[in-house]
Amino acid sequence: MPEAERQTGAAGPDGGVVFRAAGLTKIYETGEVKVRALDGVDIELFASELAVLLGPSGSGKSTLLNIVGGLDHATSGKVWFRGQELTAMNDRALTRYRRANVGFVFQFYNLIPSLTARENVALVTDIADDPMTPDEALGMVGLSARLDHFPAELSGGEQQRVAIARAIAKRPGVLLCDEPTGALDSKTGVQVLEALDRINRELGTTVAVITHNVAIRAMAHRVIRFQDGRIASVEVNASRIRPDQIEW
Ligand SMILES: Nc1ncnc2c1ncn2[C@@H]1O[C@H](COP(=O)(O)OP(=O)(O)OP(=O)(O)O)[C@@H](O)[C@H]1O
Repeated sequence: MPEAERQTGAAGPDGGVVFRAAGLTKIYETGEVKVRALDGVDIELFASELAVLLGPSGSGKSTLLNIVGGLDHATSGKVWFRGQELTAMNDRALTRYRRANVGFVFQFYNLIPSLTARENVALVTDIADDPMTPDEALGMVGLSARLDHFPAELSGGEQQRVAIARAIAKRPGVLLCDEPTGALDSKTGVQVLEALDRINRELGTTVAVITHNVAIRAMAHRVIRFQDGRIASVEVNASRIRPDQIEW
């Protein structure tokens, strides 16, 4: 990003660097076949920004999110989280990093069917250092009236919002979302986007959202496009639209 944009905070309300990747490369080897999933990626993510990651299937978006989230190791190159080098950490240290700092949201909600919304969130709040209460976290995502519902009694969008409440209840610095609206229609998807937007604005959480839905780019501070394991472009949105103005 040009220095001038960083100084004006155009990337987000804060502008401090949360993640920095330099020459990040990931090669998957399956038998004889080598896939260069990331090919020398240099990118920064900033404090309090909402970044949307776009790009064709197989372009490396999930691989990047998994490495910055401490779920996977890079083949070469480096990644720092607030100055701590993640690529130098062993699995134990990465697990500690992840527990303390990262919330994940995936396309499928992975809720425990036999537990209510509140109990699903409590699984995390019971083991975190300074968590919100489950009721607070579910309130943030607009589910105060659904605390005692089981997943089967909730719509897809509501289940995804329970998953988001579970991810943010430990107050992570970053929330990494891989296709969070991929299984949802426009109306319920917008409610999920509203929850992510509110978390970004009110808690200052850095939010990265992978999507195939280009309409979502308009709510981001920045749009990062992937192509063939590289960053093809980074665009700063001069103005952003609210999630309820997005349709697909
Ligand atoms: N565990 C793995 N083993 C082998 N190859 C993998 C593995 N994970 C990803 N890949 C390959 O790495 C490349 C990048 O995959 P990645 O999932 O990061 O892409 P993506 O942009 O997130 O795609 P999509 O939008 O379809 O989720 C693809 O060619 C994929 O097949």
